[in-house]
Parts: sequence; C-alpha cells; structure tokens
Amino acid sequence: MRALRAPTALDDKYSRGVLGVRTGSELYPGAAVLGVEAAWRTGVGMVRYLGPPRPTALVLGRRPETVVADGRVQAWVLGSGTDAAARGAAETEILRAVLSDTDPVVADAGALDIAAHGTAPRILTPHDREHARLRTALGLPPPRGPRSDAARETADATGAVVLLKGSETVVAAPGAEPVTVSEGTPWLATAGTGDVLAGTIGALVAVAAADRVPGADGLAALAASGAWLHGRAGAIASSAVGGGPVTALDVAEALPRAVAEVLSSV
Ligand SMILES: NC(=O)C1=CN([C@@H]2O[C@H](COP(=O)(O)OP(=O)(O)OC[C@H]3O[C@@H](n4cnc5c(N)ncnc54)[C@H](O)[C@@H]3O)[C@@H](O)[C@H]2O)[C@@H](O)CC1
Ligand SMILES: Nc1ncnc2c1ncn2[C@@H]1O[C@H](COP(=O)(O)OP(=O)(O)O)[C@@H](O)[C@H]1O
Repeated sequence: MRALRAPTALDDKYSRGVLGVRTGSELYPGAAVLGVEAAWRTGVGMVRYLGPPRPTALVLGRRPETVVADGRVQAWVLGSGTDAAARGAAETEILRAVLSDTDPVVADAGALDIAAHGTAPRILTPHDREHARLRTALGLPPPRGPRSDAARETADATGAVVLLKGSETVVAAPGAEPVTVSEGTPWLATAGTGDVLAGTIGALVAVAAADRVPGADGLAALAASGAWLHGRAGAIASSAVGGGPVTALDVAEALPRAVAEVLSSV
C-alpha cells in the first residue's frame, strides 16, 4: 500500500503532515472525538481541531496532543457530526473558503452538500442515504442499478472522488473505473464508524499532501486505502474479542495494528 509510509530520522511533525479537522457539533460532539482519534491512530504529524466548545473540550479530554489553534494544514476533514440544515452563515463562509482553496478535503455528513462544489481536490464520503440526498440536490436521478455506476456518475457530476460507504465500499474518481473495497466485518455497522473512516482517510491524505498534493487518481487510491485500513482495523478489533462486537472507538484504537501489518508486509 503506497498510501502508507513510516517516518524516518529526517522527519519532524510538520514534514509528516498536518490535518485540519472541522467536525462535531453541540448535538454530535462524539463524532469529533472519533475522527480526531482515528487520524492520530493512523499516523500523522499533527491534528488541528477547530470546532464548537463542547466537542473541543471532549477532543482535548481524550487527546491532549490535539492542537486547537488555527494554522497551516496540508488537508482537511469536514462535516462529520454536523447537520447542514443547522449550519450558520459564518461556518458556511469558512467551509466555502476551504473548498475554494487548494488543500485536499475529505467531506462527510453535514459538509457533503457544500463540498459537492469547489476547486479543492475533494473526497466525498456519503453512505447510501446521504448519497441519494446528494444526488437529489445535484439534480441527478435516485441511485438505481449497481452502486458503482451511481457513484461514478456522482463523481463525474461533482469532479470529486466519491467514496460510497457500505458493506462493500465503492471508490469512484471522475472519469475512472470505480474500485470496491470489501475488507471489514459486519460488526462495523455501528454508530460512529463512518466518523472514524473520515479521520483515517484525512490522515492518509495529509501525510501524502505534505510531500505533494495528490491528483484525482492519487486521492482515489488514498480513499480506497483508508477504507481498507478501516475495514482491517474493524476485523482486528473484533478478533481481539473472539469475533464479537466492536465500537467505533475500538476500531480507531485498532488502526495502529492495521498500519503496522501493512508496513511490515512491504
Ligand atoms: N457519536 C456521534 O457523535 C455520532 C454522530 N453521527 C453523526 O450523526 C449525524 C447523522 O448521521 P446519520 O448517518 O444518522 O444521518 P442520516 O441523515 O442518514 O439519518 C438520520 C435520519 O435517518 C432516520 N433514521 C435513523 N435511524 C433510523 C432507524 N433506526 N430506523 C429508521 N430510520 C432511522 C431518521 O429519520 C434520522 O433523522 C451525522 O452528522 C453523523 O456524522 C453518527 O456518525 C453516529 C455517531
Ligand atoms: N454491514 C456492513 N459490513 C461492513 N462494513 C459496514 C457495514 N455497514 C457499514 N459498514 C461500514 O461502517 C461505516 C459506517 O459509516 P456511516 O454509515 O457513516 O456511520 P456513522 O454515521 O454512524 O459514522 C462505513 O465505513 C461502512 O463502510
């Protein structure tokens, strides 16, 4: 997996990539904790979290290494644990500015509507219901037939990489053949694992972009690699409890083991 690289003696926290995270809300503060935890556990130089007071306090309680001051980043995760209908004008303006810049963006949940447009390299991470809603907003017909065909059509319409979550996760880049990732376990069908996925992919993108901003193909490969690592972490977490149930935080905590497995196999 080329998406992963171990740090070397020449690295410092900035050369390894800084991920900016704007997720969580007063209603869904836990999503911020899960995404930030996943990003740290995937391996990134720094995570900057910028969000409302309650999620900020919870993120710092769980991960005091998180920086909550604004500053330069190499990639963004936006939207997990937020509701587009509840977004204020100031936040919309900030998101628009990020999306019209050049740093790559991973957009989830409440940021999907706004991230359907923009010049930044983008990965959209809807589940099936969010995908259907997004297509309606774009004037596309409801998804019918193979999920990969619909994901590809949405990618073409938005110019973004579309990662359609499910037991089979489809990754479609504009104008390219979609790929399907089926690594994982049905135990992943539990609240918050999508928030973990967004943080995982965000970390991979930040590390890659610290070197060079990836093009659409590179971004799709990072999205697929993130989905695979997330699935593998879910399987590892379930194996650790004899094949039993996992929580989203268990999945995030198993990410270092999934990363180590991949690094030791190359
Ligand atoms: N711990 C957290 O803070 C979590 C926050 N999350 C956030 O929660 C927000 C909403 O995510 P969703 O994926 O649920 O959004 P959706 O908009 O797809 O689903 C919400 C709607 O689906 C329907 N629904 C939900 N559960 C149902 C059930 N059991 N049976 C039938 N209908 C049901 C309800 O109408 C509900 O309003 C997102 O911002 C997401 O990131 C989730 O990721 C879960 C964990
Ligand atoms: N039956 C399943 N088998 C394997 N993986 C699943 C299954 N259902 C969901 N997943 C994975 O779990 C995650 C769920 O994400 P999402 O629907 O956004 O949940 P949430 O909003 O609660 O975080 C995705 O990564 C998805 O691919």
